[in-house]
Amino acid sequence: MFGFFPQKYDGLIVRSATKVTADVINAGKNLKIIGRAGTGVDNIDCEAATSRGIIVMNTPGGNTLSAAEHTCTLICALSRHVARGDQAMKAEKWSERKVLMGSELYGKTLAIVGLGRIGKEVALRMQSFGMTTIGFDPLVPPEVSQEFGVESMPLEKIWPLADYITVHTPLIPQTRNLINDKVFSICKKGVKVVNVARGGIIDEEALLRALESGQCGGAGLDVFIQEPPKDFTLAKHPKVIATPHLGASTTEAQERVAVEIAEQFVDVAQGKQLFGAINAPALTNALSPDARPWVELGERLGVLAATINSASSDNLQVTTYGSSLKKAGSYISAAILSGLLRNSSQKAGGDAPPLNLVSAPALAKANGINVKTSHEESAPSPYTSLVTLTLSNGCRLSGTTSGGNSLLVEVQGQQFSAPASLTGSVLIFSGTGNSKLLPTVAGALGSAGVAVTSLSTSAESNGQTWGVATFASSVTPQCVDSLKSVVSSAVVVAL
Ligand SMILES: NC(=O)C1=CN([C@@H]2O[C@H](COP(=O)(O)OP(=O)(O)OC[C@H]3O[C@@H](n4cnc5c(N)ncnc54)[C@H](O)[C@@H]3O)[C@@H](O)[C@H]2O)C=CC1
Ligand SMILES: O=C(O)C(=O)COP(=O)(O)O
Repeated sequence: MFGFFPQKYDGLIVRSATKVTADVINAGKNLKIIGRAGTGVDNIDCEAATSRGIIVMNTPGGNTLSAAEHTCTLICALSRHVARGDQAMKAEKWSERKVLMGSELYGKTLAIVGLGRIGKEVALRMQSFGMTTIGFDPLVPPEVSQEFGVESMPLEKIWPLADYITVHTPLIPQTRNLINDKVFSICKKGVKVVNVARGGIIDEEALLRALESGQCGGAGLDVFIQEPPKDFTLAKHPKVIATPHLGASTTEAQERVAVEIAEQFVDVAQGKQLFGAINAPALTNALSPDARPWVELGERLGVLAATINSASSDNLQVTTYGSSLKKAGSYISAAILSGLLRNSSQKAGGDAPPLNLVSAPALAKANGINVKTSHEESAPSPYTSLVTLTLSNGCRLSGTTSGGNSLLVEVQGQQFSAPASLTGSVLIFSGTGNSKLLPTVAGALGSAGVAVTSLSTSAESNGQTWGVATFASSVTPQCVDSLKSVVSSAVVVAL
């Protein structure tokens, strides 16, 4: 089915025309990263990518100037009937000159809905024509838009003032059909509209009605609900100047976005930085070599937590201690979640989506697990940095790292006298009688012929002690059997 998309590829880079559906994502068994050489990611099923642990990134900004210039081009072309004038000349109809009377932009009001990167650049350019620029953006405060000469006001105030309206928002539920019959009805008669953002922000049917009635004096459209449109009625309308999604189609923009997406991929591959990712907040600070041991520790604590207390849990509290972990909460909690969910994911079999720092938070959310993180600047003595996880099922573990190794510091509030190594196959057990437990377990494992590399026990609480053993080679079920008579619980965990 996807002959064009061999499974071996790790990365995929697209423009807007390629639809990266869930089927495409699932077919890319090796896929790790999807790059959008452009701004809008509405052609990529980001949810499907996230649940498969695939990073999605774009190059916001690389095509801003081209899209802004194209918008200004359409505004100018609308004001002077450039397209119809050209059509007349090609048809050798000089007489059209009489009906193609335009109007100046000077002194007119341009309303800009969406004052982000492109909206701002459009404002700056059209101000040089002497246009008054007003606008609205829920995330851009009035004092900020004032700095680039746009007076911010609520939409209902904007509509009756505008001679031209241009939209520069993403297509989201709040912006779908933002300009509709009702809006046209309260606009000035003959208002002109421009859409170089996304088809559907201006209701296409309402636009057609407004063009027919004369309520709308003209439209410049670069984008359509369906691309390419099946129905070209709007594009063919005499008052419409239509272009086939050309906003970013300049050599400069294409070179910029191509270079940017390639550099962003290389940075991720080399573990340098994560720029432009839109679905991987946990990865933001996780790429540095310093973060790696903490990611490993988080995963191992998660696996351990799921093993020693398999009861389901709907709340995870993660606390990081120590100034070096100030920004680590999001990736350590994602790592803990990926460890916690590993067993259930393995049980789901071969088709289970891969668990990593991208997919684990989304999967946890889908499973109803709420995560809270907190940070304290100083760690409990003698540690400089520490992580504690507490689950609503009563499980509590603390760990730290040393020389790149994961160490278990505490189980259920009981501290280990010497932190226990969490590497390879680990035997975790609990029993009674602190002083005797360690030699008894060591003796039983020795009699079973198991080569133990480390053995630690925790402080005693309510007569119970926890212990962790690591081994030179893999551990057999017989080794656990050999402990049955001396401990209350014992389980081997592969970390
Ligand atoms: N035609 C083309 O070839 C191109 C189209 N685009 C599209 O242009 C649009 C804008 O791109 P940028 O300026 O780079 O994005 P941006 O993210 O910098 O700006 C979008 C702005 O819209 C605002 N916004 C969100 N909801 C809003 C609402 N309900 N009302 C008013 N404002 C709202 C946001 O707060 C944000 O400031 C996007 O849809 C993008 O996909 C971008 C490049 C080329
Ligand atoms: O960047 C965007 O959002 C665009 O719409 C540009 O699309 P394109 O990369 O030219 O297919």
